[in-house]
Amino acid sequence: MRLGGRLSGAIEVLTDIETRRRPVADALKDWGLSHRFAGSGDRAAIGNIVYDALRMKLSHAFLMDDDSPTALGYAVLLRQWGLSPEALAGEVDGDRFAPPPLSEDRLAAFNARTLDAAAPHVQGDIPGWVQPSFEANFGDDWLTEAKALAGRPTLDLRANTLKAGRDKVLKALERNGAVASAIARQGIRISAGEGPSRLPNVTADLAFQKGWFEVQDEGSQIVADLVVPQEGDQVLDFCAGGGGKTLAMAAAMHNKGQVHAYDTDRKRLAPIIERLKRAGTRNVQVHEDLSSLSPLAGRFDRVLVDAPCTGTGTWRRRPDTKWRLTEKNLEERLAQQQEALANASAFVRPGGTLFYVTCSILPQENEEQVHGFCKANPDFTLQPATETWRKLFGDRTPQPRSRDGSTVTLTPASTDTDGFFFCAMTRKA
Ligand SMILES: C[S@@+](CC[C@H](N)C(=O)[O-])C[C@H]1O[C@@H](n2cnc3c(N)ncnc32)[C@H](O)[C@@H]1O
Repeated sequence: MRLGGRLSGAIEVLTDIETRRRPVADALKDWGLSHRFAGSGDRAAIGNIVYDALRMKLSHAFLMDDDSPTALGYAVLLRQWGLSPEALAGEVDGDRFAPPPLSEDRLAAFNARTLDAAAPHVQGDIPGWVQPSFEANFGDDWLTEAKALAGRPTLDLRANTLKAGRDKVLKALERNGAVASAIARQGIRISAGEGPSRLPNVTADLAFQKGWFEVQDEGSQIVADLVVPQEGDQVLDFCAGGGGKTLAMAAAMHNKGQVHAYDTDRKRLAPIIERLKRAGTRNVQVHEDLSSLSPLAGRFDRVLVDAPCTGTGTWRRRPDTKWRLTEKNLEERLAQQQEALANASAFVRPGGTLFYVTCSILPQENEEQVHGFCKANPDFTLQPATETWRKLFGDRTPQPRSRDGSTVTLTPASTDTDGFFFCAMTRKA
């Protein structure tokens, strides 16, 4: 397919997402099934146009004076893929699979408009109602942070030291341009690529099948590192989900001690079994029911609450969720976070530590939650997270954001990772 055909495909998918409110992955999959002639390169290019369009939906629509899927698709090629209007006209000219060329009106708007005239949240490509939270969290830097969340994410991996050291994995993935991550101790990074370029399917690699590495954003690896689990510890991963952080902590403990993985949602927890096997993990117990954990109340050295959240820190990867998020969703998450924190805290032994993590950057879900929790539970005290960071990663790595040193917030703009919040609260001995 030429670029015009790929653009048409992307416009069809964007229309499907908008009219039927479908998740991006489902809409792309369906398009692929009904266009079997499209090769993997075509699908990747179409996926890239769709995701790029959703990342910068508001600013694209403003500059084109049009929020239709066609305008968004063209804006991607002009603003994110670096094609000039002339080059783009040349690409679609004579291609019978291309969409209609950009109209005179759209082109005139694009040439005449600049983002300085747009509302600030449009410049930052975030929902307007979220802007006050960004301002509260990041002050004058909020727009820089918002814009960085509209970029393309890298592909991050974690070397599984139970099976292979980072150097060995780097060697195995050399042809993919894999390099060591800047912060996470076992992290490996493959660049996001530009335009139509395709990310390698690393899970098809033999090294993955052998359990040498996991796919995990560097931010997620870093917060698991910050728990600093020790060999012999009793650790509870209270919101274990598919086990991303369980696996990282179990490896950091060299298969010694115990990690107990629990989640209220059995479906989310299910893949953990296969992943644990592949990773060669022998120190993890999986719990589907809170009742099986009850006898261990007050016994854990470290309890991690990787809380359900709005996922605002992952907007680069899931840009459609940025536009679907509502204030009601936020309210629901806040209640779930309080419940998870309250339930999990009962498992921390005196002198042990409760860790609270989200992949959100909204202060309501982060600082406000832990300050509320510590106020209501005075036997828990916040520990200086920036100190732990420095001890673990040093001063020369990119530094996260922190208001007062007691908590840290990772962001694409500060640490070049997904957005994550982390803090540790120690229970009185
Ligand atoms: C951010 S996800 C966890 C991701 C996982 N830790 C990882 O690294 O792959 C949050 C999880 O919390 C679970 N959850 C929500 N409320 C909970 C509660 N009250 N107790 C335990 N788990 C809960 C959800 O089912 C969801 O899987």
